[in-house]
Amino acid sequence: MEVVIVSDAAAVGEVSADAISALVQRKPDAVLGLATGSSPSELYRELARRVATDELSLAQCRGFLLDEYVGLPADHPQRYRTVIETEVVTPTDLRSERVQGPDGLAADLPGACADYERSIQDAGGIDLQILGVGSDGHIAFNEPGSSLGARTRIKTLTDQTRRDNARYFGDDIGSVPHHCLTQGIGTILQARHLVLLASGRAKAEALHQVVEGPVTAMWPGSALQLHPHVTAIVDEAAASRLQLSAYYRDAYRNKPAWQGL
Ligand SMILES: N[C@@H]1[C@@H](O)[C@H](O)[C@@H](COP(=O)(O)O)O[C@@H]1O
Repeated sequence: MEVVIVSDAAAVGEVSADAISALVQRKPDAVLGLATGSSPSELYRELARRVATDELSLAQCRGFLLDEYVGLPADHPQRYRTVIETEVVTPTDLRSERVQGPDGLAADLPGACADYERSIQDAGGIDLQILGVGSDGHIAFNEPGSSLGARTRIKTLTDQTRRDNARYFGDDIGSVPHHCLTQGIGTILQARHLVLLASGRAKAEALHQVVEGPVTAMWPGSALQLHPHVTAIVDEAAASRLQLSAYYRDAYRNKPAWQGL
């Protein structure tokens, strides 16, 4: 796994936007895996800036969400489909009809999960998957103890994740749904390039475990170590517990220009 340590969250946004810009230049109809949460906010802001200045166009791209809450009404501002609409579709030229997420309002939720897996395959798979990491090491909504081989399915959220996410629900944990649909780790590992974003000290322990700990379902993000092309783009605070940070810095500084992210 390549670890790129940058000064702050804004720099995380810039470097990850560079990875997307390079991909879209090579492949204008790239399939992007879109994450929600605070980790990709600066990235989405930077993508919007580049689209506004004609440095980038996402018009031919497709987007697939990582996960979705079960049961939030279609017009709920925290429904992940709505969040991506607000943070990515509206401020860029990515087209709404080219973005898909698992349907958390389906009458047949297991059927919706299977349909979603098929849609990703029909699109040719995900070229670049953006990921954040939860403070307990979850990726998407694959909570500790999740199967490392699972596909999109229904999961129960932990109290820790519901507490972490209550900030988006007026600090009322009672309003945070108990269930979600999430791409499984098996689904995520099929994307061609995984870009993990982390900023802030609250992510330092999770990042250390995910990048440098043993591969274990107790830190589900550690399964990324099994993927051949992962780039973790993290700020100084998130990197503060990494044991090999001197090596990561040196490797990035001396990286041949032709290598790209
Ligand atoms: N389902 C999302 C994840 O996709 C996200 O990566 C993670 C971290 O969130 P944040 O980036 O806000 O810290 O938790 C949420 O629960």
